[in-house]
Amino acid sequence: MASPPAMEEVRATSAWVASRASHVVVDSSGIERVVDTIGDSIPKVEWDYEGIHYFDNGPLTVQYLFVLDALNFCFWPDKDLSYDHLALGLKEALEKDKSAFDAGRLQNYTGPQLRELLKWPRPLPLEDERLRLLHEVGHELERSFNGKASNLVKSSGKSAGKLVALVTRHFPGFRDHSVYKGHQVFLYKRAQIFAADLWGAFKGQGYGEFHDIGSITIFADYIVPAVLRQLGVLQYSSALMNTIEADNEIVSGTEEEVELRACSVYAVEKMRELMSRKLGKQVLSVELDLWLWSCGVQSPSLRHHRTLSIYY
Ligand SMILES: Nc1nc2c(c(CN[C@H]3C=C[C@H](O)[C@@H]3O)cn2[C@@H]2O[C@H](COP(=O)(O)O)[C@@H](O)[C@H]2O)c(=O)[nH]1
Repeated sequence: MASPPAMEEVRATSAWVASRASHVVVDSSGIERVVDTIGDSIPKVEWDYEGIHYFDNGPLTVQYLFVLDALNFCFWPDKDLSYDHLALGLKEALEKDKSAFDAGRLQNYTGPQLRELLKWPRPLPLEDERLRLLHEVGHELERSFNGKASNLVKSSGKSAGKLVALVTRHFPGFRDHSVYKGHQVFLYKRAQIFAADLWGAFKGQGYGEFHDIGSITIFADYIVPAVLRQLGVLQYSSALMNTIEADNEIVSGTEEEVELRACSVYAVEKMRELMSRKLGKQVLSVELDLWLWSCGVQSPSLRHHRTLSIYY
């Protein structure tokens, strides 16, 4: 089945970058090795394997996941902060006050209030941007979806691709794209992870039912590229490797940064095709992502690239 346009954009533009990349190489023999080694047995990683997310099987869970994914980026500048703090902090805040994520409230949070909500003792990385995005979510939910992220999901007609398109059209903060060698490249990490989180949380039912969940790609963050490199699927130029090893920042929108992310998406799509051809097995990119990401976060010594970005 053809991918819906938003997802087709991600696949096509990632492939375009991979075919012209000079800092990152996708090693097809590395992909073959991984597929031969893991064969049929990709570890099935349970969504929320750490029990850190809010879940009540209803619309408030959708509101929670949308707020979570609006803020799901750039934890590394504070070495003690991680995604888990965000997920758990928002969960506890919502348990304490069920109206904490009402659209009107989202538009008015201040820095100190957000820190208090997350029980974080100092300014968050890119805190101003986090606030701006929170306000944007509240404002646009109120303007177009009667204040409810669940209405946004209902409007997508059980299509993950349509949901990604809707989210990126309505909420500029989710428009994860860059210009590479003069061409626009779309990766839509946080919009796609929102669809995947719904699918995982609701176990493919209700708000998590999508007939095209297979159209979603992986979520190009700073963990998955590092895992793919460790597996021998990606190779970096020595200059890029040195930058990463030295923990030097890679500026958002540079060729290096776009290649790291786009080549990761492309490599996993190739891995998926090979699994289908060699093993006759249809694996979802979401499943591959969860496996790769969980490998990465369980390996604290893994060095990843550092980019200040609101997208991941
Ligand atoms: N590709 C991919 N990237 C993901 C996630 C998730 C969270 N997914 C959870 C949701 C349900 C499941 O239970 C998953 O566990 C966060 N990230 C990204 O990682 C980085 C944070 O790293 P650190 O600083 O070490 O916490 C940051 O860029 C963040 O945006 C994922 O699933 N895939």
